[in-house]
Amino acid sequence: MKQISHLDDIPSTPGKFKMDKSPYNRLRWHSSLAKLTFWSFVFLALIFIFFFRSPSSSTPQALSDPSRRYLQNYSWGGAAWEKRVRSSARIRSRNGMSVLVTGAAGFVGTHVSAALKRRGDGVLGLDNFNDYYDPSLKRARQALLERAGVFIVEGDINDEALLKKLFEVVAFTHVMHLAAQAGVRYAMENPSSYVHSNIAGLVSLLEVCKSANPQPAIVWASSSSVYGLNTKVPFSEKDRTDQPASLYAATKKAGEEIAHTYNHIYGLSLTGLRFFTVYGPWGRPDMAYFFFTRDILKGKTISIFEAANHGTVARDFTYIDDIVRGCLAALDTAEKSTGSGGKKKGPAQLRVYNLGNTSPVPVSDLVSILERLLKVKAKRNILRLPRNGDVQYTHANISLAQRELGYKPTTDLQSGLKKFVRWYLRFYADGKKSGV
Ligand SMILES: O=C(O)[C@H]1O[C@H](OP(=O)(O)OP(=O)(O)OC[C@H]2O[C@@H](n3ccc(=O)[nH]c3=O)[C@H](O)[C@@H]2O)[C@H](O)[C@@H](O)[C@@H]1O
Repeated sequence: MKQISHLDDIPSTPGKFKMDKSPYNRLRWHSSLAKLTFWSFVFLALIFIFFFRSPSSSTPQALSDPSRRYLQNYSWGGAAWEKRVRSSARIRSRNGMSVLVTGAAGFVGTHVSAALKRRGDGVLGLDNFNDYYDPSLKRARQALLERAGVFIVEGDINDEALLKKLFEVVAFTHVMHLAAQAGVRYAMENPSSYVHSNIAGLVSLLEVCKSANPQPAIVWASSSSVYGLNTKVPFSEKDRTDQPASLYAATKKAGEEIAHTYNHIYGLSLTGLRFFTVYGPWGRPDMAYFFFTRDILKGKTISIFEAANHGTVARDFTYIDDIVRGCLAALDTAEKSTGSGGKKKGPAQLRVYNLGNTSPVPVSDLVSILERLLKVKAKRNILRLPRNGDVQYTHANISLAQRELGYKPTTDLQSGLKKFVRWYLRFYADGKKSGV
């Protein structure tokens, strides 16, 4: 049956419309016109509401969504800002590169940015300074980079307009993509933040990179956690990575697949680095070695995980300087992307490497080393490894990185923690900073 509606009176061909003269029909026509006007207003109002509540605005609703809480309106742009961007990214050595480092106020990001700048590469940082852990530590890292001549733009990798602007101002040769939602256990508390940064953010970055002309080569942080529940050790790049134990691991694995797609379709040169529990000065307070140090000094009990039947939980702890050398080697050996303006011109490089230390240490031994360095006995509470994303054991096979990147870790856990503890005691010495 045909539905009667006020729209039935509107001709499809306006010129052919004949006005019906009867007063009854005129009334119907007027009321239809009024309804049409009314619904047009409703429609326009909906469009208005939609645009003013879009993710790029910092409305209370957008900010109350945990996955969106960092999509604030960062202020960027303007002549002075562009000048700072250009100057920070300027290459100062022969054959140097200009690198956009995302997550530059993060642990690895700060170290990599400083190392690149030291050797004369142009470096521009990008960071959203979120509050996953104490933002004042990120600000302190920012101040450190500022002194080295590295400017960190405040913004989110999901902000494509900002990313496009950065590529308009600087023709980056490389992107070192380290911005991510890290941490294995936090994924159960705030799952959407992992999707926001590690998946949506990665796609947003790759979208801009694929359209850039020239396209940059991209090196990015994957994770040892992609090996998930594998029991065959050491972990090799050839091993399966289809049984992640945490959402964090799943988003990093998804990132590797997304990298494959962008390499395949657009000719982007992509290198994923699977980091193994990176530690050191300026580290992340959410990691065990860091908060164990803080809690041991405060006399607080620490929880040390063990597997079933008193099984050892161990990590292939890798010192930050070794990781930085691996990152720089990955950038140095990255071939150019082959596409331009969003079109692939030929096959491009696609790589994945383990960057580990190749000598796993039980977590209880890590605590013993900290006790010796801090000269304080830890209050240990042995707990069964919770099922919240942690795996029992990690151990990297690094022969591929050794062969192709010349990667060779040189710092054992004892020497690395010594440097960390020295930094920690100095950094938190004034008692004002909490180390949280
Ligand atoms: O290798 C990696 O890719 C990952 O390394 C770390 O993850 P994880 O190795 O779990 O590092 P921590 O959270 O510092 O834990 C280290 C060890 O301490 C154990 N642990 C942790 C917390 C705790 O209270 N007690 C405890 O015994 C964990 O089970 C683990 O064996 C990082 O946090 C991840 O962001 C990174 O991606």
